[in-house]
Amino acid sequence: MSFIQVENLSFRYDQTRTIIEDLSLSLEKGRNLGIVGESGSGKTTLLRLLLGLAQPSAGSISIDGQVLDTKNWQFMRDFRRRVQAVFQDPYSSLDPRQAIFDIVAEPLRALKIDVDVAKAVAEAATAVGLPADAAQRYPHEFSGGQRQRIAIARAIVARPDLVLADEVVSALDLSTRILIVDLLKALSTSVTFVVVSHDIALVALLCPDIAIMEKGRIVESGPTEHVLSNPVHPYTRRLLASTPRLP
Ligand SMILES: Nc1ncnc2c1ncn2[C@@H]1O[C@H](COP(=O)(O)OP(=O)(O)OP(=O)(O)O)[C@@H](O)[C@H]1O
Repeated sequence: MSFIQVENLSFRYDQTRTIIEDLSLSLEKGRNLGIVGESGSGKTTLLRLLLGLAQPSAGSISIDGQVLDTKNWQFMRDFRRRVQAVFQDPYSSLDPRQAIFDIVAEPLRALKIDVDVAKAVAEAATAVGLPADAAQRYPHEFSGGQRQRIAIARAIVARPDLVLADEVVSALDLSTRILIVDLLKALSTSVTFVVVSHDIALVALLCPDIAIMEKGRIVESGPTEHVLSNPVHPYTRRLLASTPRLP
């Protein structure tokens, strides 16, 4: 039994166009998965489905063999603790009126997790390398890279099994990107990431497995090293050809 099992998943916003089409994948704990594809291929929609924020038109998503059921309140409470997310824009994803402590503590409070909140927030802040005095400050006092660290601290504070990371470095400059990639790599020892990106190089650094998406389907998947050194699908070849430099 896989940790996450996606079976024959389809999704459409309206009747005219299918955004995710008969998509299946599996994910094991401890093996980051990179999902790569051009703009509009359905990556963010797939993450929304994996988070339970959208309902599949067909197919299912299971976690440890239990089907994701957004109507089951008890199941969803546990699911939300286990599966967290970080999004692209470190500016809009943090509430400017909240101090960093409250931002990072939010999942613990929302999910009523019975822990020492101050201790958990301090541990998460340390794990992502935030300065010791960060907790009482506000988002506008931080750079883009530091804000992304805050968003990552919020995602890991409830000690999830899985963090879905949607284009988390694309809004950052190159040197900050490298620092955040290093951070995600370091955190990968205790949490599994699904990394959605246009950037094959980023995925190659972080993810032992890769899935290539085109038009709502996975057209190629497997161990990253293998897929990138022997791309079979023409779309994967095109993506690789349009990537200027690989590590
Ligand atoms: N709320 C919505 N209503 C209707 N169509 C939508 C909606 N959100 C996204 N789409 C469409 O679904 C398709 C897939 O979008 P999605 O954001 O999942 O792609 P993506 O691969 O993440 O793209 P990007 O890399 O640009 O973020 C796109 O054609 C988009 O226009």
